[in-house]
Amino acid sequence: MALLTPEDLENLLDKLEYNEKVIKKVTGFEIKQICEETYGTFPDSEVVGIVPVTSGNGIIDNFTASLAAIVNHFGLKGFVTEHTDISGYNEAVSRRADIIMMADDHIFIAHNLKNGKISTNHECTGIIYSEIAARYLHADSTDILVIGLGRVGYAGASHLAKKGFNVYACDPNIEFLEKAVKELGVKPYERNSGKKFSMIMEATPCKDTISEGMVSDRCLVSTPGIPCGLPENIGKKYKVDMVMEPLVIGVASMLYSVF
Ligand SMILES: NC(=O)C1=CN([C@@H]2O[C@H](COP(=O)(O)OP(=O)(O)OC[C@H]3O[C@@H](n4cnc5c(N)ncnc54)[C@H](O)[C@@H]3O)[C@@H](O)[C@H]2O)C=CC1
Ligand SMILES: NCCC[C@@H](N)C(=O)NCCCC[C@H](N)C(=O)O
Repeated sequence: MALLTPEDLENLLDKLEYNEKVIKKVTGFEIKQICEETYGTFPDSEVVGIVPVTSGNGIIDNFTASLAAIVNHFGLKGFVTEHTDISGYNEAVSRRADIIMMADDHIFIAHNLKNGKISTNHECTGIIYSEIAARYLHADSTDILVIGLGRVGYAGASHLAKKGFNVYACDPNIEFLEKAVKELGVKPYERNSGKKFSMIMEATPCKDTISEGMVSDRCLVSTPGIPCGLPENIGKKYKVDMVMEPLVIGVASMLYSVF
């Protein structure tokens, strides 16, 4: 799995401020509103304990500090435990955390100890980025393209299918594509079909996955994918709006999913 790097985490809140402006412009909503409406929840002064985890590739510089900054940005009290791993978990509970956040190399969770709700970053990222795409003010139909049907993309495609969107998808992993067709009613997208989209959700770890033949004249690319799937020249040639940010929007979605 592609892990975040300390470089990804640089200028996080500046990137968020830029993306919040784009989201407001292309959907008419603030990110908090979208989260509240998506999950039917709102914050209630929860305390969030953030536990560094040393397993696998170990601590990522600034990862837990970034989470604390994100939690505080959304009006909650967050703290990073002094201890790591199990000792850190014990410390968070002892310091009366309502929500625990922690990540190893495979799973990044938020667990609300008060109501028992638990969420993963993959699923919540897929849900929020597909929800942003689905709210595009200049959409020319309910057709939406999902590029990548892995942990994030499949969750996004599932969310869109439940909302009644006409979901097309592509992924070189035939098993993932067949699963999405069978379980979600997704339509396989053929790159040479000539079909264009005004809403695209890209969730791959590859660059330049979006080709010229995919984008309508006005198009919103909503992508958590790292690196960016939209080639610069295509973004400039067409009126493409893009929401792309490495961590904060997905973490906001996690928090709202467990309130
Ligand atoms: N911005 C954020 O908050 C977050 C970003 N991510 C990033 O999102 C991306 C996806 O994450 P996961 O779903 O966990 O990865 P994954 O590895 O589970 O799934 C990626 C999928 O993309 C497919 N793929 C690769 N090249 C493709 C192409 N050219 N066209 C269509 N599909 C293609 C793969 O076959 C795979 O099914 C990664 O870059 C990850 O770092 C993940 C979580 C949060
Ligand atoms: N964009 C959000 C998804 C993050 C995920 N791709 C990742 O890098 N996970 C590894 C996090 C490891 C954290 C580390 N164990 C620590 O606690 O510092």
